[in-house]
Amino acid sequence: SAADKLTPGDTRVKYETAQIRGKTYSYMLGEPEGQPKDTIVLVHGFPDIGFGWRCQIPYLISLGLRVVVPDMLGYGGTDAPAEIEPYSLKSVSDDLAELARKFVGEDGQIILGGHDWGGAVVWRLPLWHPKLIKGVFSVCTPFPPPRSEYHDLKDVIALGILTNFKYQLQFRGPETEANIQGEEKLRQFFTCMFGGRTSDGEPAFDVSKGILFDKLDSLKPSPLLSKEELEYYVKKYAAHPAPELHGPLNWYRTAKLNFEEDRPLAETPTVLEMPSLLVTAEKDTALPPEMARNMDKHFKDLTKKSVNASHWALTQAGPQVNEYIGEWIKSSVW
Ligand SMILES: O=C(NCCCc1ccccc1)N[C@H]1CC[C@H](OCc2c(F)cccc2F)CC1
Repeated sequence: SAADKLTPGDTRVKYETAQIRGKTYSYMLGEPEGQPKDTIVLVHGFPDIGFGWRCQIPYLISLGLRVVVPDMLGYGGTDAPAEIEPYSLKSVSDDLAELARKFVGEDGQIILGGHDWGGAVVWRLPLWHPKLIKGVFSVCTPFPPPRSEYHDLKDVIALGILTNFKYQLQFRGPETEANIQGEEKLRQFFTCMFGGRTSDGEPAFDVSKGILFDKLDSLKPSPLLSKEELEYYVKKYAAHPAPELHGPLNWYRTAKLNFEEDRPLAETPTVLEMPSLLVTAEKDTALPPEMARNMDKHFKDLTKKSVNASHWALTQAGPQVNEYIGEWIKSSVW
């Protein structure tokens, strides 16, 4: 049933690794009964791991899909190179294309889904590998059109634009990975990012400020994570040497690289031909639904839905997200 979710170390999926373009990727593999109808690849964001799709995986297997859910570069059981280049959207897209082809072959296709930074990846991957993608969906993240001019985020925010991205100025800098090291700080960090509040109801993360480090040690547990789930996230991140967040935060240091790699795409109007789905989260303060207002002109077949949830819509509105994905697969992809 849709209310069913994977538990840490769940035996309903296999835990595999693969060498992909010189990096070790770790991924969960869920196989349906009988011959898979299709293969779906799910791409998580920050600060997450493949386990972030725990509410979707059993449901998608029940649709007859083979489900492949990697820990993305820098996360969990996957390598975390120190340099920034391997984290560009194109490089990560090329990694995922190679991983996908292990299951569907050189001429096969996958359904591709992403959340958060994973949503940024899934909107770029089909532009680099159009034949591979049978259908693509994103939860929370709108399509960011390739730009022909580069504007540093600091300058954009100074103009009062995209102030909901101000936390990214902190994330791309040195202080976050310097302040969040070791299991106890990681535990406070996840509690903070997953909506934990202090005893007087104050959050320790605000998109227009970033993390308020001095509030981290007075947070009450987040209602979005059970103790077991929190410990699973902590253990997965603590498996990397300190600073454990260096790899994950490198995703925020790729803006110039992504712009350079986007250049050829920006020369002509970008239109995705394959069936596409966007599910926005009405209470997502980093990625509010109105950010998707100009998306339609980049799509031939776009379905837009929204859920009444925060950024963590995959778990907070799991059954509703599953219903939208399932409906879209049955009506637009199949
Ligand atoms: O930072 C993110 N998530 C962490 C914060 C999660 C959170 C939110 C609210 C409350 C609690 C926690 N997500 C990124 C995902 C990529 C987005 O970039 C969009 C984009 C492209 F995709 C491509 C080119 C330019 C471009 F701007 C920017 C937000």
